[in-house]
Amino acid sequence: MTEPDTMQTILIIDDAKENIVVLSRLLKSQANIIFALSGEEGLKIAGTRLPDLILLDISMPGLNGFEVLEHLKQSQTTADIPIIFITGIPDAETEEKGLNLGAVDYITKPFASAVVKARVRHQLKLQRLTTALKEANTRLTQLAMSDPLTGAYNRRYFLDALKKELERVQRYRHPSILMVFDIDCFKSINDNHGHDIGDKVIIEMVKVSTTMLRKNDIFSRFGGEEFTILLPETPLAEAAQIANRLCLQIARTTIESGNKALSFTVSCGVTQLRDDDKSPDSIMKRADVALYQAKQSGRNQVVIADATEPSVSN
Ligand SMILES: Nc1nc2c(ncn2[C@@H]2O[C@H](COP(=O)(O)OP(=O)(O)OP(=O)(O)O)[C@@H](O)[C@H]2O)c(=O)[nH]1
Repeated sequence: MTEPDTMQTILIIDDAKENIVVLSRLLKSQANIIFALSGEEGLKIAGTRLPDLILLDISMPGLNGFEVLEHLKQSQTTADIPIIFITGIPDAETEEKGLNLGAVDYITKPFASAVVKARVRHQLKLQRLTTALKEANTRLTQLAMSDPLTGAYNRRYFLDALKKELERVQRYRHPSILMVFDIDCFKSINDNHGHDIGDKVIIEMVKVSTTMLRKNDIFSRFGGEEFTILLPETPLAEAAQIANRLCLQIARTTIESGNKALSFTVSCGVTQLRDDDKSPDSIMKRADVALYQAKQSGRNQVVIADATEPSVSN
């Protein structure tokens, strides 16, 4: 969140130094002032410094103010920076053109200092609110897709990713994998060590797993002590190795409970996404059946869906 007392930055683009000097003096108590003496230089500075507001002259050699504005609006990084034209051109047609191109205001010279200050203050305030709203929106999006305890993706995000990957598999016919992990006898960890230690086990499980995965793999906390991993473009044999390595690594992990080291294990069901899978549901069901078999066969192991035997026992 932007601190309310953080100074914002205004970029003045004007080929006349004296205009820059006058505006800088006028506005220096409201914001940090940076400037450019041509449209070309202004575009470069706007792209790197991302000012909160641009005061833009219209008549300049090289790129004129309208052209500068159009370039700024075309670039994703600068498109949302508010622009006020400050110009000696007083006619309504030019003002209308500037506003239609996307300027937020149009001030003609000679101007009354107090009016410029008020209009700039107004735009800076709006910009601060817009930035705060964007940040809140980003945060909300993150919250909507992640699990609050671990920060891992949540069930909703994962099912969406699985659905998209299934579409890709059916289109491009590459092998992709779903793994479902479940912490073994987690209820007794909670019962014997307390809920806080149970939470620590979950957090550690996520940490160990995510450090072992590749950038494109998607890890989620699917439910309480159940986790899912999507491995795009991965052959089944390789996925079996990854699942076994993960089980082994988790079994070697300990967390502190009182002054004792507590270890824990996971069971895992693995399945490949198929051409004839109608929805993520059928893939999840297959992986769940494999996971159930892993639990039934003694836990701390990986079962590949449709294979008759557990792949490797740790
Ligand atoms: N500490 C903690 N416990 C949770 C959380 N979410 C779910 N649980 C607990 O996880 C336990 C899951 O227990 P069960 O479904 O019986 O499974 P289990 O004991 O792991 O047994 P198996 O899966 O058969 O090995 C329940 O006691 C839940 O209360 C959580 O966020 N934190």
